[in-house]
Amino acid sequence: MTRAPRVLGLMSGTSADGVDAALLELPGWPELGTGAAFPALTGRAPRGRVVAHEFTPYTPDLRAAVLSAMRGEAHAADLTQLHWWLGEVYAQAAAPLAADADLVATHGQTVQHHPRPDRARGWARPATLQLGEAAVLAEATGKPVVADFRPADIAAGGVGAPLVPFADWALFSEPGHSRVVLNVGGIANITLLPGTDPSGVQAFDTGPGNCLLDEIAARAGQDCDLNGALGAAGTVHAPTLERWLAHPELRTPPPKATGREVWTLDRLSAPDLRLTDLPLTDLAATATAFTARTIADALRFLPLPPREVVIAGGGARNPTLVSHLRAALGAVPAGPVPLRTFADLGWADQGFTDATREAAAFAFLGYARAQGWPNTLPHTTGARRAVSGGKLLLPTSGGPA
Ligand SMILES: Nc1ncnc2c1ncn2[C@@H]1O[C@H](COP(=O)(O)OP(=O)(O)OP(=O)(O)O)[C@@H](O)[C@H]1O
Ligand SMILES: CC(=O)N[C@H]1[C@@H]2OC[C@@H](O2)[C@@H](O)[C@@H]1O[C@H](C)C(=O)O
Repeated sequence: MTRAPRVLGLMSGTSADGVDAALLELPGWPELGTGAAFPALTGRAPRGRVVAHEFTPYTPDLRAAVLSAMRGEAHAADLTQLHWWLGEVYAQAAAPLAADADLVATHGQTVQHHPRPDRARGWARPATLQLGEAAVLAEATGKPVVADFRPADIAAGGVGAPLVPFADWALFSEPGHSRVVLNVGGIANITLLPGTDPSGVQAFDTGPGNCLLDEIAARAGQDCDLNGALGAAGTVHAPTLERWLAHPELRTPPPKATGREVWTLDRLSAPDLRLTDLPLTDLAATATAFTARTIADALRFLPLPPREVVIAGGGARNPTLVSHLRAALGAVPAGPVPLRTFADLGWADQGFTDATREAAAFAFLGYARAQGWPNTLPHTTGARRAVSGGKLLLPTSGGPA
């Protein structure tokens, strides 16, 4: 009997907190390199299992360098250093799990993402940059590596994000089940899976995830609002909440992708209200309520209300945010929508948790790339066509020594 394909996925998201490594096993999926076509999706979700997971946190100096690059402060030499530094960190993160993998897929670290030209800033063309030199990972693991997934979709006219929905569809869709899978990372994004028909999948970024809360927590000397303590201790400042909810980006229909540079206290400030005048806990409570509302309000862009929302991402570990979200989903005009976890659905038993879902998704996207299959849903990104995103590095074999 042949062994099921095994792919190691590495994800380092916009929170810039570290690297999740997830080893995804794909029983029933075609072996790599056989030239098989994409199979019909049958059976129950999830169609795969995560057999191992490791989280490698960024050191404070690496996190500071990434955040500085995101703010656009890094020069070419700094970016070059950071690119290779991240390559080393990915190689370290992959080391404990790579031996068991047929392939390694790495998202890289997004430091800039401008999927549409912005002439006011002098940017005449779309551009995106994910750092982390894949050759370092290929050399360290000796495995084929897929990296840099977003440019192919952007080159085909798409916004290059979110990409995880293709994997959500392949791994988690079920006939007759209409569900939304929600990711609350630095940014929040949703995938509507109305069943197994890919043309019905809708997906887009809803706005901030944890990024505003992280910024507020940093003022208290913390990396994040750990377990929602700051938000739970404060009172929502209603005028600020209403003002933030009027942000034009929230009214823009999908396809849309956003970035943490949009959701900063600085950009949300108004001349007549200095946010620094609010107690930090009230600011955290307001940002928590705002984040929850932007997610619940985004459901109005979907063609049908989902039967449930399944939460993943680091925000699932913030109970204050989760309770605001439950309340906001309970007040959706089309009818209350229950919030569930991967554990509620039994998917955690197969290794899918709020920490592994994105790394496992990139493992699947890398697997699809290596098979030569399209791995995007162009109607969700606005691209002209489906592409097979990701750059494939093959191990050296044969030829002159
Ligand atoms: N116990 C916790 N309490 C509060 N917040 C938490 C907790 N654990 C994680 N978080 C938040 O989750 C964030 C990390 O989430 P995650 O790893 O899903 O984000 P990401 O993948 O970097 O982002 P994105 O999906 O936007 O690319 C942390 O930066 C923090 O803000
Ligand atoms: C450009 C970029 O890195 N975007 C991320 C970010 O983090 C969440 C949201 O914004 C999403 O659009 C995307 O990541 C996920 C993994 C995706 O592509 O599905």
